[in-house]
Amino acid sequence: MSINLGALGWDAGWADSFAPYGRSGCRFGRVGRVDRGVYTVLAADGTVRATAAGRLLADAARDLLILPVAGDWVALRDWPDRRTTVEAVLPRRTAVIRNGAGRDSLGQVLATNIDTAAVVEPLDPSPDEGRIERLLALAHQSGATPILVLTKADRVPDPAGLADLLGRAAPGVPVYPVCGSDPASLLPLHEHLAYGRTLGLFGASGVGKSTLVNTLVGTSVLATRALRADGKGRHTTTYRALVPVPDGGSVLDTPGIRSVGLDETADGLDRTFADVAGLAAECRFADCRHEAEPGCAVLAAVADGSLPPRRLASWRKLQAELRWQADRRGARLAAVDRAETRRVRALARRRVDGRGTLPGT
Ligand SMILES: Nc1nc2c(ncn2[C@@H]2O[C@H](COP(=O)(O)OP(=O)(O)OP(=O)(O)O)[C@@H](O)[C@H]2O)c(=O)[nH]1
Ligand SMILES: [Zn+2]
Repeated sequence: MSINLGALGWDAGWADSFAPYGRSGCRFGRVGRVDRGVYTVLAADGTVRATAAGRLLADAARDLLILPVAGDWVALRDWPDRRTTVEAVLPRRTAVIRNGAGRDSLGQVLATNIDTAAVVEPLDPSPDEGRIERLLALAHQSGATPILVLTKADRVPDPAGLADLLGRAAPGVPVYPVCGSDPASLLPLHEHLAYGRTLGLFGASGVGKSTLVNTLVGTSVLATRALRADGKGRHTTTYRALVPVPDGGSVLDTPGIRSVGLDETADGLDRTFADVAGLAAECRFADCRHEAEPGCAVLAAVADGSLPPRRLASWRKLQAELRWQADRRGARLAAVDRAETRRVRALARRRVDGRGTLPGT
């Protein structure tokens, strides 16, 4: 079955970056899902299962973030023994990257090449503003356009009022209160699903992402399961899936996010807290910590009620987290570097036959 890759976003720009691989006999496709190192790739003549080429794996030893994820455009090579390998990942236009929380401080790429990053949070049970802020920071950092989708609007008496209130945690971000199972309520989302465009969904487990995908696509492509009796969502989605939407672009579902690390090198936090950042620019001292300094515009706004104290508190908390993460990452990278350098050198010595050599290298 042939697949319309234009609908999935293939354009002249991608064709340009693919050209050298095309000359060396590769074809192209977009990664739809990843299962333990097996990539399901949507290509012009149908889906194909592929594994990473040796060269790509060797490079990944240095930086795991370069391995293919759902949303990536890749160069594929078909071998005489009917295997297909992913030779290269075309340079990403956008990427949603979660920093490792907990033990591993290495990041994880959740999705790439999406045009719109939808943060999904339910209106019932009561939405978690802190979680919305964290996810929005990732969305802002990704390079895609962030939006906020509030599901389960059918379960609360005044969804529009609640959406307005939550919009305060999302300055400048369009907010869509929806009922995931009702196609009419999802019509406003279709502007993000035009031909060639990709809408990515990010949210905790059970917030209703799969239900959104099923309704947007019109058939049941992803398993949704009944909620547990305690009201918590079950962790049902174990893979990322890129799904074409009839007469439009595509939607990319991601697994339920349990914890969200932030990328300390990007400015997503500043954009998520545009209200706080804007005020901070007006503080008397450029290095104001907004704690007790005279002429602090942030504290003044809290005092006169124009900035909710909760906003300042979450901003402080995330700032502190970023500083801690940056320290820990510095120490960890130094250690990883030494080990990986040894490993990659050993690999390179064994791979002098040049199999998997890329065009132009
Ligand atoms: N009333 C109502 N229920 C919804 C809505 N959206 C989802 N649900 C229900 O919420 C539960 C979880 O929905 P899913 O779509 O499976 O959630 P998910 O975000 O995909 O969860 P994971 O697969 O764990 O990542 C299911 O029982 C859905 O039927 C909605 O808008 N209104
Ligand atoms: Zn200040």
